[in-house]
Formats: sequence, structure tokens, C-alpha cells
Amino acid sequence: TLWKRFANRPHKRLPPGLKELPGPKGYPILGSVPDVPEKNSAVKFAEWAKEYGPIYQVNLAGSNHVWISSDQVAHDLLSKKGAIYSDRPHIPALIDDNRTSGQYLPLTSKNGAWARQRKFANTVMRESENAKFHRYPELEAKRMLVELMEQPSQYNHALESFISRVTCRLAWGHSEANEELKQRARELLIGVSPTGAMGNKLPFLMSLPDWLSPPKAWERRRAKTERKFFEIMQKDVEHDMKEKRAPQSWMKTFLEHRGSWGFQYDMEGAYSVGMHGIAGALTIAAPMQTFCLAMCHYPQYLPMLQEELDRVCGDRPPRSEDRENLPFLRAVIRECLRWRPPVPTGIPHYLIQDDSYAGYHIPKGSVMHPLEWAISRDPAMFPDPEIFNPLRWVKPEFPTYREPLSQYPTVINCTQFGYGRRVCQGQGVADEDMLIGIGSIAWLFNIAKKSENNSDEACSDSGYDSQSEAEELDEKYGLRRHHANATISAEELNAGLEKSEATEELFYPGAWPAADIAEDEAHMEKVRVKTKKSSQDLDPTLDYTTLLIAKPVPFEFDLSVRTRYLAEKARSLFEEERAKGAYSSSRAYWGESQGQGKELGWGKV
Ligand code: HEM
Repeated sequence: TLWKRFANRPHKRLPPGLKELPGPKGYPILGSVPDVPEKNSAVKFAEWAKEYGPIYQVNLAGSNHVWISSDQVAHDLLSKKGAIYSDRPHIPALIDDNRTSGQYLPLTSKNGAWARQRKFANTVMRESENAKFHRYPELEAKRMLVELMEQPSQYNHALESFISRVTCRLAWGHSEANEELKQRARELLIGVSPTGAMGNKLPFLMSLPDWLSPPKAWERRRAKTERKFFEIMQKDVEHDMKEKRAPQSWMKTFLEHRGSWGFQYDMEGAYSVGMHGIAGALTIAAPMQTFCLAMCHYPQYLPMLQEELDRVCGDRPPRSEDRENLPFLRAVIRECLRWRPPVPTGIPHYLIQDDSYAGYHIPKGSVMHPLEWAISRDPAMFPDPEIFNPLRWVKPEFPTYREPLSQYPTVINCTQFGYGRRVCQGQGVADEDMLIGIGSIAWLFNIAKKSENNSDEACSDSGYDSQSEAEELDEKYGLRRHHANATISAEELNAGLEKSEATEELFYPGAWPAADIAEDEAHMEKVRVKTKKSSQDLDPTLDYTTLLIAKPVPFEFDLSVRTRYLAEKARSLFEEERAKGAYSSSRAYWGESQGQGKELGWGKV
């Protein structure tokens, strides 16, 4: 009986007529924990889906986890049966119970706090969307471009700052707290990730006194610092409102109608705004970094993107109004989300009563994972799913093509934002940030794999008057130059694929490519074999971080301005805003060394 108690199925008694979900057997007590790698665990769960089907269960240290790898099944359960599938599982590493504390909307169970905070969030999101997000993304994109020109090797820092400054402005009206927000986001991500805080791997650590359990002490300091930070941010906006100088923000909207949200405890508004700040800062930089990675490995698409941006935007970076005229930019962004989903294992839902599906029993208490990694690789919907191919969204022969192209492709309502009642509330923000952020980068820069051949070739259309002037200016600005390819070589067109499959040279710009990469079955077989083999040898396009939100591990690549003219244009746009006092520097909230060794401050990450 002891064996049975710890064996790999929490519910052995099945309701009549129903079968048990298939799944790996696992080991006593630990279940399948030893079989799940920390790196790319989503790939492992997707491999199991090939073996056990689109819905299967896995025992992980005694709790039942159900993995869904089909959009249809995810909709049938998580959306259509939202009444019983919309709670959240318990996260052991947090000191306050995430399901009931009302501190973090994405982690709260379906209760009163969730309902009122979601309503509040809907209002503020709609309000900022209608105001084109107060142009904060466009303003911060100008700063990001200059930072990228100054220090291209710090690209991930510049991208994350862009996102966190925009989110900071949206949440509290200014960008001063951007470094603090990034740190709050990092620490919370560690706290909630199964591969992060020790308390999630060994929950008993959270029942010990703090002095005996460093992970618990770490979490207590994190939670206290976060609370204090949210409190300071709210007070600052209150103060600015009194002085009549508060820019538009979610916090300002909250305070203007303070009594009308139905919030029930003192800090509920502060947490609600703060949580949205954190959610924004956490997520959007991931697809932006994926974009850089994809452009290195599939270089055939950047010239197409630049042709579109040049045609539509000319000598300025993209603006919100350009959206409908930039279908290829939207296709590239949509493909970044599909190819490397920012939340590859999905954010789990929790089942509150026994259920059944297609003759299978799904026990109450199951943790339900919509496995984004697998859902976005369904070969019927996404032919050759391992390949980054934005054309699948803009060429009619692909199943994902949809008209009108002024609206589609769009990231809005895509599976990467989840399912049913818990669907992501920041989709509009993410959509805008990615359009402006990724569009601005592609407008100004060439991105290429680090290589000696392609870094310093002279370029006739660069806008430099002479080679020596170009070199002088590059030196002054610390820039590297790279010219846009007018002709895509067969090698580039087939980047990431087998060499033997080279297609003929293709001239661009002018039209969508005439030739598709990967046409015949034999070719695809090779691609698949290569993908599989290289994932074992750690394919560089699979080198992602292991926390719940996955970003490419920082990598080296060539980031170089396309022309001097554009570089100068970008600089003058930035200078114009700077002269108006638009950009403040970051503020340190906890004194020296960000409060190391003190009661409040940055925890070790
Ligand atoms: C590329 C960017 C983003 C991705 C991929 C993403 C993805 C997700 C996913 C998968 C969920 C869970 C849905 C479910 O449970 O079925 C979620 C929930 C949520 N997201 Fe996002 N998100 C992104 C950006 C944002 C931003 C910018 C914000 C806020 C400004 C935000 C706020 C939220 C909130 C509040 C929830 C919780 C909704 C609830 O539980 O009821 N997200 N997001």
C-alpha cells in the first residue's frame, strides 16, 4: 500500500467507462521528475506528446500534470469548460499563497480578487490602447536605437530597457524605475518558475524558519522589497497628481477613480498596477531577442523586411499608424512568437473537479499545461514547423494565411497568449511594443551572424560620401557598417538548412520571393534530421534560458547601421526628444549597492 500511495498515479480508481490518460510511468515518489531536463523541458514534453498523444498525464513528485499539445484540445477544455479549468495551481516557493493573496493577477485563482483586478486591467488597457499607448513605445524606441548604436554588444540590455521603460511609463508615467522594475521582474520570475527558486523543487524548505532556510529568507526579502517598491510608486504618482504634473498612467487612472474599482485592501491597486508592470517587463524582450537570433540564422528575411519598412516609413522609424501597411513586419513578429514561444510550457491552469475528455478521465486537482511549444508546431497548421518562415503568414498557399493583410497576420489572440478566461491581458501592449521595437531595429540595423566576411565590406548605397569619411564617422560613433544585400545568395536563402539543398539566386527587393525554401519531401527529411541532431548538440537556436519565460542566452552577432544617413537621422530624433527633457535616468531605490546586506533591496539572482 505504501508503494501504491507513492506510485505514479494520484487517482487509481476510475469512473466507469473512462480510461486513464496515457503518459510515462515514472519512478516512485519522484514520478517523472528525473526524466525532465531543466534545459528545454518543453521539447521533452513535446516529444512525449508524439509518443502518448495530444493529451497525456505525467506525475511530477506526486501531483498530476496534464500536457495538452493541440490547440483544439486546449480550446475544448480550457476555453469551453472555463468554469472548472480557470484556477491556478499553488506555487510553493512564495510565502503568501498565490491563489488567494490577490497580489499577482496571473497567479490568483478564479476568485473575487481575480474578477475585480481583471476588470480594472481591461479598463486601463483599453484606455491606453485607445491613446496609442501615449506614444511611449515610439519615444523609447528612439533611445533604444541610440543605445544599440553606442553599445551593440549590450543589445539584450538595450532591448530589455526599452521594454521596461515603456512599461514603467505605462504603469506610473515615467521611466525612472526601469532598472528596479527589471529586477522586480527577474526576482518574481525566479520565485514562480519550477526551475527557479529552491522552494519549488523542495517545498518543505518553505515550512522551516527563515534562519534555517535561505530560500525562504530570500523570498521574504523579495516580497518585502516588492511591496515597498509598489508603495513608493503609488505615493509618487499621488504626489505628482497633487502637483498637477503626473503624466498619463495606469496608476493615475486608478487614483482618479479610486473608490470605483471595488478593491478591498489597502495595497490592492498598487499591486494590480505593479503586477502589470512586471508582466510587461518580463515578457516582451524575449521575442525581440528571438528576432535577432532568427535574423542571424535565416538572413534571407531581413532585406525583405527592410524593403517594406523603407517603402512605408522612408527615413523615419515605424509609428503606430503604419501597422496596417506593414504585413511582413507583422509576419516576422508572429513567426518569432510561433517559432520560439516566450512561455514555451504555457502558464498552467488548475482543474477544480473531475472531468472527462474523449473517453479519458481527468482527475480533479490536475495541473493543466497548454504546451505552447508543441501547439505551435502542429505540422498540419504549420508545415515544416521547425523552420523560421514568416512567409507562412503572407503567402496564400500556407494554412495560416488570412486576409485582409491590413489586419493579418496579427499576434492578437494567438495561442501564445493562452486560453479562455485567463487569456493574457497585455496583448495590446505586447503587439505595440513589438511592432515599434522590432520595426525600429530592422529599419536602422543589419543583423548577421558574427563572421569576418560580412563586417566591413564597403557599400555603395550606404550614404557615405567616401570610404574614408565612412571610416572616420564609424570610428567617432563606434559603429560598424554593413550594407543591405540587394541580392540574396543561394547560401543565405538556405541558411539553417542543408547546403546541398541550395536554391538558385534570388533578386530582392520588389516582390515576395519567387522560390520557397524547402520544397520537396526528401529535402524536408534532411531538415528534420538536422534539427533533431543539432538539438542534442545544442543547436544555437535552441540555447534559451530555463525559467518560465524563455529568452535566448546572450549571443554574439553583428549589429551594424545600414547607412550613415539613417544613423544620423536616428540620432537627431533622439536628440530632439532629449532636448525636451523626455528621458530621465534610472533611479536607485535602496541606496548603495542596491541595498545589499540590508533588509530591503536586490536579492541575488
Ligand atoms: C509577448 C508578450 C507576452 C506573452 C507571450 C504573454 C503570455 C501570457 C500567457 C501565456 C498568459 C497565461 C494565459 C493563460 O493562463 O491561459 C498570460 C497571462 C497574463 N498576461 Fe501576458 N504575455 C505577454 C505580455 C504581457 C504584458 C505586456 C502584460 C501586461 C502589461 C501581460 C499581462 C498578463 C496578465 C495580467 C495575465 C494574467 C491573466 C489572468 O490570469 O487572468 N502580459 N500572458
